[in-house]
Amino acid sequence: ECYQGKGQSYRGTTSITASGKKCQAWNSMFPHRHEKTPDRFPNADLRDNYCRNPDGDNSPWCFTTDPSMRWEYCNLKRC
Ligand SMILES: O=S(=O)(Nc1cnn(C2CCNCC2)c1)c1cc(Cl)ccc1F
Repeated sequence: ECYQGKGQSYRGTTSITASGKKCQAWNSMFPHRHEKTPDRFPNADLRDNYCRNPDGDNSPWCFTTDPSMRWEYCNLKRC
């Protein structure tokens, strides 16, 4: 899978970060409490724990399930 531009329209199902960590679900506050919830960003398709780019960063990312790493870019290439 790849993302176009900055991946703001990426709607794939990759849920692994660049260093191989599992993504935290967007509707979960564990281990990381955060503000990027599906309710607050209804257009960003923050579904399950899929990589997304709801804040206009350079590529899709996610909060990670590793308590020592809040977020990370995902294991995706630019198209
Ligand atoms: O819940 S958060 O989105 N957490 C957070 C921390 N860093 N990031 C990065 C995610 C990738 N893009 C750059 C910010 C997101 C968040 C955002 C803001 Cl503006 C302030 C506090 C906060 F808790």
